Amino acid sequence: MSDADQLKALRVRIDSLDERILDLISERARCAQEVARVKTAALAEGESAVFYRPEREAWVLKHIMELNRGPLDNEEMARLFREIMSSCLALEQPLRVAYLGPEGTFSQAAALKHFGHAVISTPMAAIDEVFREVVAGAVNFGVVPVENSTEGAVNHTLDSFLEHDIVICGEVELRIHHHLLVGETTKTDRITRIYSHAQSLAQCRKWLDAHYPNVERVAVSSNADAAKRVKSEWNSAAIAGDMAAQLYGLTKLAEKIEDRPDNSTRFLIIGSQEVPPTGDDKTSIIVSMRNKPGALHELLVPFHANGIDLTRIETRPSRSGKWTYVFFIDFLGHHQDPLIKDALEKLGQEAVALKVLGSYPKAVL
Ligand SMILES: O=C(O)C(=O)C[C@]1(C(=O)O)C=C[C@@H](O)C=C1
Repeated sequence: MSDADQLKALRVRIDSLDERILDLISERARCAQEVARVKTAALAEGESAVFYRPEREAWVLKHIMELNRGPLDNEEMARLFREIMSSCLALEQPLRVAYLGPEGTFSQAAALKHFGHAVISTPMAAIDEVFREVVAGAVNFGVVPVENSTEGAVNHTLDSFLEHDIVICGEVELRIHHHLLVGETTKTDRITRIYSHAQSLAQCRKWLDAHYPNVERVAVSSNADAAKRVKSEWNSAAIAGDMAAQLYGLTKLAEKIEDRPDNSTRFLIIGSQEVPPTGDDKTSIIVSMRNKPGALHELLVPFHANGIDLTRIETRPSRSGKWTYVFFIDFLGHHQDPLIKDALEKLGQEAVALKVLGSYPKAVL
């Protein structure tokens, strides 16, 4: 058979496979519509249906990854199923998700990675506004950055948890690649100013010291804002990611300029709905202890005694008194697990205040 004939035959096979995939996706979407009908029918008076089920979504994605035999790798396959589920859920209920804007930020990329592209995503001007939109019920969920592997905690987010009654229902981790971006009119040999968010400038500090030691670094409210500015300035550049580069039509003068190649940011999904256990969960709590010697030790004892794996501990000044602190703690497991329940009860007896912010499935993708 000639190459042209082989190609033709393969394309006929692909066409027929696509038709089967189309039928199967449509059948799956009809199933999701049925699920919505069942969920709505089972409601008691005054109850509202819970369409988005993060614990079920985590299970579906893991199941697909376990079954996958290639040639597409697990992440790629899960990404495709992520989008199919996102579209199926949109048939049940179009989700509204607020993120730290403007458009093109890493927070938006995190929101789309977690929920897929079938959600209605709305940019907010500040982290606190994302919290307020969720609390007010104007959106179903919010996506906020909480820690970066190079720069540490995002304090605005931690402080917002002290002010709002909110539930953490998920996490998503995003590999952060920064690029040096310029506009069409930029004179690349005459750059006098580089805009970016303070965290991103910090994440590229060594690269900037080596390549642009004498150029002014200007911190702005977001990377997307930085990208927007350079469009109209011939002597400036921005540090931002792929989404912002695409959105504002900028060119990459240098790619992946972050000092650490494993630079990633963890985001939290905030909402109002408690998530049932999946068997592979994380829990986040806030605790404040009495200001006395050994307080930190007392805090850690119940976790150690019950063999609970702490994944993060951060300290922030409390809002209630000078030199008093609250601890943000993440650990593996769900707050309904008996050993965790027991540890939290013991901790509650020692603490001034203890609040479970939420238990949620560990990030799958
Ligand atoms: O299983 C459910 O509860 C569904 O609503 C179906 C489905 C899916 O498409 O698989 C859709 C949305 C939920 O977030 C989880 C799963």
